[in-house]
Amino acid sequence: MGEHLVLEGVYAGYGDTTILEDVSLALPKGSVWALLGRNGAGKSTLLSTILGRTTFKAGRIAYEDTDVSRLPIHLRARMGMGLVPQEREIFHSLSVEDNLQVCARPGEWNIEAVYELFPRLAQRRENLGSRLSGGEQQMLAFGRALIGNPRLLLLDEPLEGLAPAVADVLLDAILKLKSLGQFTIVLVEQHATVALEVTERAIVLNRGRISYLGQSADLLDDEELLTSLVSC
Ligand SMILES: Nc1ncnc2c1ncn2[C@@H]1O[C@H](COP(=O)(O)OP(=O)(O)OP(=O)(O)O)[C@@H](O)[C@H]1O
Repeated sequence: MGEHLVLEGVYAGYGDTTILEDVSLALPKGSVWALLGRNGAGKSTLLSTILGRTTFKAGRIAYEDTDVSRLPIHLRARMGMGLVPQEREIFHSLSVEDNLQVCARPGEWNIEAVYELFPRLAQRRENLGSRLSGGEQQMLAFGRALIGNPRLLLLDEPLEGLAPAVADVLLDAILKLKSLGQFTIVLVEQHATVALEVTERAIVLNRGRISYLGQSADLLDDEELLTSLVSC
């Protein structure tokens, strides 16, 4: 299995501020990762850095064997990087269907495939983004990422603030996508045990540096270690 995404000694942040320090990772194709850490540890910054949304300072990011360290955001998206953003970033004045259409890129993930994964969105296809519940907005954010036909899927706290029943719908979707094996997935999640249960491997960040890199199951089995890494 080849490496899909490789970070070597990456330093990145915002303007003059450096947040990520010496981050090195190798994500094989089709691997599914939990990205954990306390508030402010740098999880969103790491996703943003992979996507080209931060100030890149040093190191190297290789995606599908191409050095993308200094490539603009839109070109990385075109190369198959997709994000489900924490802020959802849907268009409130567009319908569900139009929200999806504007993100579509050729590939097997078309409108019908998204509706099959989230039947709720099919029922709401004519509704404006502003008229959706929080859970429906999250499904739409997910659908917008998928319809771009990414090969790398970055999920930034997709379960945040959702009622348990809705969070389960999203979790089921993540498990379905995992079982397809066609995506490399990185899941940022505040609830460490949930994230570890649905992933194979885990990265923990502490103040912008990697403090754990290994199997999700190993971390799940070691409560003391997990607590020391992610509890406040
Ligand atoms: N746009 C920004 N400009 C400047 N600093 C930022 C920006 N976004 C985040 N930061 C800072 O970067 C650090 C890491 O934040 P980040 O959002 O990556 O952490 P996180 O692990 O995702 O936290 P959370 O779980 O709270 O979302 C924090 O100190 C934060 O204040």
